Amino acid sequence: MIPKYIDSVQVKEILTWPLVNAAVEEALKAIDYSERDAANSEQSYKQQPSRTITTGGNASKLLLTMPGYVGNYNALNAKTNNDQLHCSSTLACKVVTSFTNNQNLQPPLPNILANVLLFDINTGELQCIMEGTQITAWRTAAASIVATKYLYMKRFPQQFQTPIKLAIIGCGVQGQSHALGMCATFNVSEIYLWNRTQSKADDLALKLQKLYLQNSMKIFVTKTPAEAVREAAVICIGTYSPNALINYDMLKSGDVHINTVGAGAVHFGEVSQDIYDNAVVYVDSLINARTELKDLKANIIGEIGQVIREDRRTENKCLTIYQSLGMAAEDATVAQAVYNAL
Ligand SMILES: NC(=O)C1=CN([C@@H]2O[C@H](COP(=O)(O)OP(=O)(O)OC[C@H]3O[C@@H](n4cnc5c(N)ncnc54)[C@H](O)[C@@H]3O)[C@@H](O)[C@H]2O)C=CC1
Ligand SMILES: O=C([O-])C1=[NH+]CCC1
Repeated sequence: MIPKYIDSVQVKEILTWPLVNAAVEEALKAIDYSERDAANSEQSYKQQPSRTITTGGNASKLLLTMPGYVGNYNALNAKTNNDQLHCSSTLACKVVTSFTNNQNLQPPLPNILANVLLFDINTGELQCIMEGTQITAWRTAAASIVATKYLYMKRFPQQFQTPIKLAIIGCGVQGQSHALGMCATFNVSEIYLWNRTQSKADDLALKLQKLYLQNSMKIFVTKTPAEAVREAAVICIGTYSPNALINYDMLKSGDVHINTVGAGAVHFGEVSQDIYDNAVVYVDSLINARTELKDLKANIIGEIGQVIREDRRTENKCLTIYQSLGMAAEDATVAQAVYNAL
């Protein structure tokens, strides 16, 4: 079989926030293969060994391989355009590079470039190679959306309708997808944007203004990260900064939730130690956390998937962090959803 190549234009046409959020929630929710209960073979499960990270000459050039299988999960059928679910399984491997000088090229290239290989789960044949840069941007934001839903929104009687003040720290690829995904999914009343080079935050503000013209959402571009997070209940941070951009004194008191997705090789550099000291921390994958977060001094409670499965509620007046590393199962369920929709 000659595998199909699915390019970024085709991928982009399929991606919607409901589709990606649902696929990512299934990936997060699936239990680890090693904990699978033989008596309950219906439950969804995943296997995603620790990803490999190869340095391409120096630490600014990384190649990651991310294999993953998700079995017996509920997949949305994008073709029927309704909420019809069907049981699905998927086997994939994302191959992704992080070359941090790409943004300085003329013309610039994204720093993160990815392809997803999707396999036939019956024969092991390679079904397709799918451009995965968009998938990476969307699925990472979707994981933060799911984490915000379970760790923050569930604290309030209005749940997902609760109006939120949102801060975006870093308006690159991740900052943009987080802003767009959060605004498409939640009732965002105010959004505060900060970027090291202000023009990127201005561009994102314009994009949001056009999309939410009819909406009462207020959009602010701030001069400092401190101004951006001062009133924010939900903070999304995705940069390459090895030094903390926000600290505990900058945050409002009471209920605050932070999604931290970035910092490149230093996975947890962008948030200060005093925030971790005061926070309850959840991760996407404990397997990856054991290696990639081994130097993080934080109270890691567990995986977000456990919170979803057990419908656990986070305490009120509490500071939570979703520490995202990115995991193969998310890429697999999103790529499978795209493939099924074509
Ligand atoms: N957790 C996950 O699943 C994923 C994490 N990432 C990580 O997210 C981060 C952002 O990635 P992209 O948005 O694709 O990159 P990008 O290059 O598009 O955006 C990065 C932003 O960070 C800002 N920045 C860079 N260095 C900074 C510094 N020292 N101080 C302040 N701001 C700084 C830049 O101004 C830029 O706007 C990276 O650390 C990347 O490794 C990326 C993909 C998936
Ligand atoms: O999960 C992912 O795809 C990545 N995490 C960091 C760089 C790319």
